Amino acid sequence: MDIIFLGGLEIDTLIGIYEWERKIKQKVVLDIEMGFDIRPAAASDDIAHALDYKTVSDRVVAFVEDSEFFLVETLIEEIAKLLRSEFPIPWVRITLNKKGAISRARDVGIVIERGQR
Ligand SMILES: Nc1nc2c(c(=O)[nH]1)N=C([C@H](O)[C@@H](O)CO)CN2
Repeated sequence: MDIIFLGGLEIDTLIGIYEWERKIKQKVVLDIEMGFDIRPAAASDDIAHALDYKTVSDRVVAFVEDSEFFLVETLIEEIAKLLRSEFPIPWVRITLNKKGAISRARDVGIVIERGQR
């Protein structure tokens, strides 16, 4: 299976369990890998046969910007559900980095895989 990826997608959103976090927006950084057969697009040179990564990116950004989850677990699971229900991808791996959430750590977050590769 081929992979189409979006790396370092930065989005500001309301996320967190603490009272102060419910009053501000914080940055999350997403790395998204999506299984997709690129050969029909390569053979036709036609975007109609491709997984349009601009469309995917716009959809994820709009969803995350509007979301107000408490846990990163919920946010990442809902992104996976959205991607798998709205785009023809059999498998997705998502890394969600809530940079700065732990003051002594550079990175903190979750990696999930959903679907069959
Ligand atoms: N497993 C998780 N642990 C924690 C989360 C979370 O979403 N999942 N969130 C917080 C706080 O919101 C934190 O990000 C603030 O520093 C703590 N632990």
